[in-house]
Amino acid sequence: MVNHPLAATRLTAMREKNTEPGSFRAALHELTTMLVYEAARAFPVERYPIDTPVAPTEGIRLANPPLLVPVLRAGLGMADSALALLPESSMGFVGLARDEETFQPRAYLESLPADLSGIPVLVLDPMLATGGSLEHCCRLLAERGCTDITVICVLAAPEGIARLERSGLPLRLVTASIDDQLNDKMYIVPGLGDAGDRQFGGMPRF
Ligand SMILES: O=P(O)(O)OC[C@H]1O[C@H](OP(=O)(O)OP(=O)(O)O)[C@H](O)[C@@H]1O
Ligand SMILES: O=c1cc[nH]c(=O)[nH]1
Ligand SMILES: [Mg+2]
Repeated sequence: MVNHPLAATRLTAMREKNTEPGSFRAALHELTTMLVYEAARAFPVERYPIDTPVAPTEGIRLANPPLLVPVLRAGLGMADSALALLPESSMGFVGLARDEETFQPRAYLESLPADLSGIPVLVLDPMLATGGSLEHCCRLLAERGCTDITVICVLAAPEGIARLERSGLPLRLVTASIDDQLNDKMYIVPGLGDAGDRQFGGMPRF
C-alpha cells in the first residue's frame, strides 16, 4: 500500500463528493503518478554505456518495460500519467462494465497482444470492489501467457483483495487504500462513488 501525505491529499479530493469532474481527474492523474512510481521500484534494470558531455559513464534503463492495460472506462484516467512515466511502454485496452444487478463484469473491448509470455503487465483500474472485473481482466492476460501482472488501483475492498488472492493468478496489487467493506450495491465504503461516472459523467447508482 502506498502511504504518503501527497497521495493522501489526492485521495481525499477524490473521495469528497463535491469535487468537480475536472479536479477529480487531476487528482487521479497525480495519484497514478505516485502509484506507478512505487510499483516501478520492483522493475529490473540493466546498465549500459553512455557519454555525458564530460566523460563516459554507465546509464540505466528498464530491462523489460511493461505493457500498460487501462480498464475502460475508469482506468482511462490513469493511462496518460502511467505512459508519461513509462514512455518505453506499449498500451493494450480492456473494456468492462459491471452489470449493476448481477454485479458481473460485461466485456465490450479486448485489445491485447496475442502473446504476452515474457511481458510484464501493469493493469490500471482505480477500483477493486468485488474483484470480478479485475479477475476477468487478469485472466485474459494469463490466458495469453502473462506471468507477471501488477494491478494498480486507488481503492481496494477487502472482498476484492480476497477474491484476487483466491484466483491463483500471478499478480501483485499496489493501492492507495484498503477501505472498510462493500455496501449492498457492491460499492466500496467509504469509497468515492463510481469512478467512471465521477470522471466522465453518469447517474449516481450507490
Ligand atoms: O470489482 P468490481 O465489483 O468488478 O467493480 C470494479 C469495477 O467497477 C468499475 O467499473 P464499471 O463497471 O463501473 O465501469 P466504468 O469504468 O465504465 O464506470 C471499476 O472501474 C472497476 O472496473
Ligand atoms: O465503489 C465502487 C465499486 C465499483 N465501481 C466503482 O466505480 N466504485
Ligand atoms: Mg462505473
